[in-house]
Amino acid sequence: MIKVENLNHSFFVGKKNQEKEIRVLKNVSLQINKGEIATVVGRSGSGKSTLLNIISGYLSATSGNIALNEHDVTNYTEKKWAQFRLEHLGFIFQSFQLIPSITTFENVELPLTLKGVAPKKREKIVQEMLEQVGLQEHANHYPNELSGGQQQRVSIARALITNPSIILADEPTGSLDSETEREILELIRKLNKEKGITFFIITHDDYVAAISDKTYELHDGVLKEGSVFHATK
Ligand SMILES: Nc1ncnc2c1ncn2[C@@H]1O[C@H](COP(=O)(O)OP(=O)(O)OP(=O)(O)O)[C@@H](O)[C@H]1O
Repeated sequence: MIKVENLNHSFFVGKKNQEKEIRVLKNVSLQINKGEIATVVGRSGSGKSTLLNIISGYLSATSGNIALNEHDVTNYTEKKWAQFRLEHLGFIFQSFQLIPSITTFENVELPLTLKGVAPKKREKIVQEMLEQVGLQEHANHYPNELSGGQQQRVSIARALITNPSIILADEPTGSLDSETEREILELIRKLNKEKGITFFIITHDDYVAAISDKTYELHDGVLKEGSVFHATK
């Protein structure tokens, strides 16, 4: 569950004492229930990444409240956020963000190592996850030996490996051709149905919006809920 209430955010740019305020988010409220897929569309510069950064605790909002899975995270310290992310959140990025010097298996394993899971247990969990995303044949490949779609599968597997209840995704299909994009969207939908994971997805892409339960549009920092696209779910 993601609940945002009356969120405002401004950046201040320019010389000291002559800063100019840029209001990027204006009184944004939204509620995404457990197991829903929600997308946010909007032009470049409309505030999408800022919103995602605030919801994931990488940026502190100027004002407003945020609750994730019934936890009021509004005033969390860095340390509490780091712990919360490991327990509740998974991330998927347009540019995959894989570590190039380690294999598929090791990339997916990493969050479990950070969480302190024992090696034997890690191996079992990673094997199962690679099967779920159809990458068992590629466990020992390095990222540069994989196609874009395969790399995004690795990043999805890595996002899911700690069993998060919320996945935050920034343009997850932005670097993929249209056929691969559909495969990745099918995978997202499958995981959403099977595991009841809540997805919050920023996108420019109509197909992504079409698999969602809820669509929002950000326009100059103002968020509106609406059926910008027809859901075909
Ligand atoms: N660190 C920053 N300092 C100052 N201004 C910023 C900062 N980050 C973003 N902005 C400004 O805030 C506005 C919203 O940026 P944001 O990155 O959230 O937009 P976006 O909708 O994600 O765009 P895109 O689709 O191009 O990624 C833009 O005008 C941007 O220039």
